[in-house]
Amino acid sequence: MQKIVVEGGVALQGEVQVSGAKNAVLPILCATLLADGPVRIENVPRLHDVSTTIKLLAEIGVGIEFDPQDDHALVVDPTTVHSQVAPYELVKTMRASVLVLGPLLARYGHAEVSLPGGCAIGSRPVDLHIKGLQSLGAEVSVENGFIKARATRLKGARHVFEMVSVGATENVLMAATLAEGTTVLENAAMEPEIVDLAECLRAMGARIEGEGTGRIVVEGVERLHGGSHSVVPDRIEAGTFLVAAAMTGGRITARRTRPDTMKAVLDKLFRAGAMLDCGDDWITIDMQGRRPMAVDITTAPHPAFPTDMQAQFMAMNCIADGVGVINETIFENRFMHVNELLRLGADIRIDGHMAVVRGVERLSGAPVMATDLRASASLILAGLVAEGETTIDRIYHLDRGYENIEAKLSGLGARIRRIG
Ligand SMILES: CC(=O)N[C@H]1[C@@H](OP(=O)(O)OP(=O)(O)OC[C@H]2O[C@@H](n3ccc(=O)[nH]c3=O)[C@H](O)[C@@H]2O)O[C@H](CO)[C@@H](O)[C@@H]1O
Ligand SMILES: C=C(OP(=O)(O)O)C(=O)O
Repeated sequence: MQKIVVEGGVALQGEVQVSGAKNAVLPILCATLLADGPVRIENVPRLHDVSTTIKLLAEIGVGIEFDPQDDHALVVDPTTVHSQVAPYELVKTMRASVLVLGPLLARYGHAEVSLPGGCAIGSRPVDLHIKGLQSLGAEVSVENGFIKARATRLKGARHVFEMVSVGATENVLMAATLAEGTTVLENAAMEPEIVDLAECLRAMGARIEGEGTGRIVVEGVERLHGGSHSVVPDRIEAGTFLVAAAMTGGRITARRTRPDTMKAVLDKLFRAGAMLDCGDDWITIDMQGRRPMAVDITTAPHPAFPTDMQAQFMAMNCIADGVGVINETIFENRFMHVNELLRLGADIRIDGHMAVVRGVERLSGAPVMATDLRASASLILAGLVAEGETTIDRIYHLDRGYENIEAKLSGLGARIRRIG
């Protein structure tokens, strides 16, 4: 099995290109199922989760391949779909697979999608997805581990989400584009990835307003056509590189990024003592000669601090000056990185969904094990400042969501390599 080996102690310098967002491209690929012509998706990150989605779509009959002229562009032909069933083998490895439910139901009148189950970071229920589709008139049952949904044609309706859910907003938004009449989604998620999905759907002919606010209005149309869309830059990948620079006392510029989607993260980096300079699509962070100050973090839906950056900020607090309190409000079990950070010499105490991190002067390298995607990123970050060598096992988690992270960090001067 492959591992990543990091030798700590280099202050990162230089420029890094940010890839398209994993959490935008996955729903967008599912959305192509709604179209009755070819869709071109650009700025596609080369990730394991993208390969899994391609496999899932191909299995149900979608023609999908990378453009031979552009290895970050996918050409998708959804007109050859012959199955509306998403099997357990693919859904279990990637919870985003549940996002084919709304599009298949809206386009074909029925769909069967395996229940995703939980994962290392916590239980991942889908009741809010189901209730939203039921509001649009779908009959939904859960049998033999599958969500089975049916509707001759979905009907627009007002639906209030009981709590903010990114996935449920995406599933119901996609379904509503082909429903008869107007759908109003209240208490909708406001994440930049939802805005990106809405932009892609609009390029396919959907009529949507209000994305990026808590109230999204969709006028259903008879059909969606082909189109093209470029995926929004990954704010979590960009944030991970910025934290790497902050922790190592470096100075880097992240290019092809969108600072306007990262306000909560940039604000915390500023409070940690970073000097930041931003243009429309770049961010420079300068932390040369300084140690970060500890910051308190509470994760919550956008525009608050993203849960997907929690582990990385925990790593930063491990070596920061002072005590930082981290409050994880989205997932009940998203502290799996703590025990591994402790192995590197961190001082962290967990109390329910809170973690109290006392900054230490130095971490020391050790073998550690990645348990989930962002946990893996936090261990690389800790390895970048630890004395000696840190070897990170189970990095397949990392490959789900970071395109070639070791090459990008090497480009910034880090001593990092993949072995095995
Ligand atoms: C609001 C939020 O920060 N969502 C994060 C969540 O999105 P993801 O779409 O996976 O999860 P949701 O946004 O749906 O989950 C938010 C909360 O709602 C609960 N829930 C969700 C669906 C449902 O049907 N029933 C239910 O109770 C979840 O258990 C969770 O506590 O994980 C992704 C991967 O880490 C992140 O990119 C998203 O930012
Ligand atoms: C946990 C994540 O993804 P997923 O919802 O696909 O598990 C993530 O992006 O941090």
